[in-house]
Amino acid sequence: MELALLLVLIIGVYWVYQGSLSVALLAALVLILIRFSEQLANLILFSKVIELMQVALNRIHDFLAIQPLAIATPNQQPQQFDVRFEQVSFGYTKQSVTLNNINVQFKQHSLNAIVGESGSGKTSLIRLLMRYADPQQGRILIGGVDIRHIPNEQLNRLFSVVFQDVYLFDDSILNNIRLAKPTATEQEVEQVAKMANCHQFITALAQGYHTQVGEIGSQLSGGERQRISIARAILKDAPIVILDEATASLDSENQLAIQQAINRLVQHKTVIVITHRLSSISTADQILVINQGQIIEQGTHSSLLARQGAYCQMWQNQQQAKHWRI
Ligand SMILES: Nc1ncnc2c1ncn2[C@@H]1O[C@H](COP(=O)(O)OP(=O)(O)OP(=O)(O)O)[C@@H](O)[C@H]1O
Repeated sequence: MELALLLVLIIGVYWVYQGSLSVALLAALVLILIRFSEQLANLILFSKVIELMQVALNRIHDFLAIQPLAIATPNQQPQQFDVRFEQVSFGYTKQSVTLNNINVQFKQHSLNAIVGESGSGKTSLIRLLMRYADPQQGRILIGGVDIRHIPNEQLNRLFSVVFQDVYLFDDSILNNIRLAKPTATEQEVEQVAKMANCHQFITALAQGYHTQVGEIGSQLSGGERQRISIARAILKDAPIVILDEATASLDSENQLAIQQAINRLVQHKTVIVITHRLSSISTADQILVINQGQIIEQGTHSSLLARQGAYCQMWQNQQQAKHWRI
């Protein structure tokens, strides 16, 4: 727009100089241009906004077009909470193989860990268990019931999940914890917050439990958000607990507080932990080592060390890394 104004001025002055345009007409032209330039610029800008909105809308359309996974009949509800993968193979596309012939059992009330290189398929395994997608082959059972027979709402109730990146809604701390059980009283929320080691920092805030956490919990630190998500998980009291790199990016003080909170969360639950820090899972009942979508080793910490295979190598690497100094 500014360039157009400059051009009109240059050409206009030239024409005035030549005598083919009057000064008054040039002044009127420039005035009109200035008067409408802002509106025109806004219009151009707005068309860009519409383009962006179109991209977002297309994504929403794509999302809404996804068909919900069918619930097989008869509907069933598990009474036990052990988990079994039977010959499960899965790829995100027809060509890719993300998980290949997975056979494993996670016993009820046991602590299980999944380790392996980045991209080996650990998170995908968990996603299948929570039925974000169905495997192309094989089946997954909870308490002997194929998860395809469990209605979504009931299936969701079976899991408490703590991720490394915690999502909090732009609402009060109280409501963020209460999401797990909308009928919970303030006393119940306070009780689980104490168990998750977050009561102290919450009550230190001016508004206490009614503090608004801001968009995506931006008013709180990573460790504080994590503990709130653990409080939420404790309140949910689901029989299967999934921890996906829950303590990975925290300082040692926060790690201790979170470890204590996690210890309270996992009591009497079937627990599945995904981690890169092997020292945190040395007491696990079962450790799976996954490589390129396959279970390559399986056992307890001591049995895997004795095997002198991939797990032993990973363990030795991490022990050496402990002594690194910069
Ligand atoms: N939504 C997706 N669509 C397509 N491919 C995906 C998707 N999510 C993961 N993948 C691919 O599947 C493979 C396994 O990914 P997954 O996240 O399960 O690995 P991971 O072992 O959990 O890795 P990390 O330790 O880095 O979290 C990777 O090659 C990844 O690129």
